Amino acid sequence: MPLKLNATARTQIEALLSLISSSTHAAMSEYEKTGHGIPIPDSSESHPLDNQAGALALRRAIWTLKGACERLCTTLAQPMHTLINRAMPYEAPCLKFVAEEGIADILDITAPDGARGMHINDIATRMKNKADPGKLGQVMLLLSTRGCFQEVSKDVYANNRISLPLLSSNPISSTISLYSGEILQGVTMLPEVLVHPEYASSRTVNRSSFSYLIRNEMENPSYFGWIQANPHAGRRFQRAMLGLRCAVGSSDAVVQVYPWEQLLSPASGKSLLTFCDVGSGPGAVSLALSKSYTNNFRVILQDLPEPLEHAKRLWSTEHPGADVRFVSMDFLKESPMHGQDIYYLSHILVDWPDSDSITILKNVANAMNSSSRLLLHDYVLQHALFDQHPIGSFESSEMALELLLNYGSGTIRPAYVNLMMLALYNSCVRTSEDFIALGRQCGLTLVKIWPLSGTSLIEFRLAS
Ligand SMILES: C[S@@+](CC[C@H](N)C(=O)[O-])C[C@H]1O[C@@H](n2cnc3c(N)ncnc32)[C@H](O)[C@@H]1O
Repeated sequence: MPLKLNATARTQIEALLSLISSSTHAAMSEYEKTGHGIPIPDSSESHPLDNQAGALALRRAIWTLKGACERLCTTLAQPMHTLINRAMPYEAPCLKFVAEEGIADILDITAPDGARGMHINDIATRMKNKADPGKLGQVMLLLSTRGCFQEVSKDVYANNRISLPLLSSNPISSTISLYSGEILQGVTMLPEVLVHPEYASSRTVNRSSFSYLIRNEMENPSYFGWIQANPHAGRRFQRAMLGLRCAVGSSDAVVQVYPWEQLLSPASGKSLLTFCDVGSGPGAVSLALSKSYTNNFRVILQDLPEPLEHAKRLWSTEHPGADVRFVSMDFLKESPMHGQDIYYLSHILVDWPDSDSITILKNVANAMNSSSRLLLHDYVLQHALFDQHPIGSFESSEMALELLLNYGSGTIRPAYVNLMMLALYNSCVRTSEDFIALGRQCGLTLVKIWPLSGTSLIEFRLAS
């Protein structure tokens, strides 16, 4: 290679190393700020920051760290090894197995002699559904090699900080089980469905990869139809959403970032905001807002009847005095309650192809008045480019030289979700330009994109 190009390569590698160093120090300092120090690799306890949904500064540092580490490794490793490892995503089925069989719960039981860890024979004996200890050991070996569970001595495993969210008491265990279960099965069908004569060019929900998977189980198959017909899967989906909102820190981020105080200031003349959560599920973000502004938020949760039953139970234990109503609706067929100050749609449009999204948005727009605000809470897709700055939520201009625009693997989740949405609903994660175009077709005009951490709030008003 000519000397000049080699020098450029070296400069880029040095730049990545320096990003790794600075982001590592930034992350360590976030841990130290808590007064509980930096977690050690095989800690058996959670760090207080582990369950803090906000932790925005830590998450930003980790995006950079992961993006830079991955870019450095793929640059210096032999490509064939990078690809072979990527073709073996076997961790997900192992996670599904341990989440559903309650292995973290079994390991949480303290041994009578106080010893740390449990032999795979003992774990197998305590399982509700009996498994072969040797096979269980193969699963545990892969997971512990990737840092989830610790192999404390040969075939003896203990929980560690990474495995603790798998405890059944944590709703994230439902998210893990959902993602590594039927969703993964749907994604696995993609290679077949993407070239299937009846499915390849369709963008309707009942011609998705998941619909193909269940095509012999129901007429007009769709993922939402399937979870309605399978109450166990439906309940797990709602709990998984709770876990997900907690993991992505949506609630804290929405409470902290959007200017609620300003909307409720004396200058605004308003002391009460009416807030309609459309397709609310459990309404995790509404719950956080209602708790933060108990006397200033009048909430309406709107969803299909079954999820609202789940939401009622959650709200009655979490916030018994809340000013909240539960009103069932089908957002494909009807408008939500009219004349509310805020319409909030969290992770709704991402589930639907454009034609259905337009129906949903038009139904919401019909309910809005001239002062209503529509907040779409979704991922905003960034392309893996170096040189284009999309409108709104680009937070990394200083890194554009060293990392891809979307932080590469640092923020891989929107790209994963993009695939997941394709597999489940034939839909996609949208770019800011896509949102603007969608709004325009429904008489809505973009006001602002509020970047949260990982997701964004996309604010619209009725076009004048
Ligand atoms: C991905 S979940 C998002 C839930 C919640 N907004 C959140 O962010 O956690 C999608 C929600 O849309 C609801 N949904 C699906 N089809 C619907 C329909 N036709 N009318 C109303 N709600 C629907 C589901 O029941 C589910 O609660």
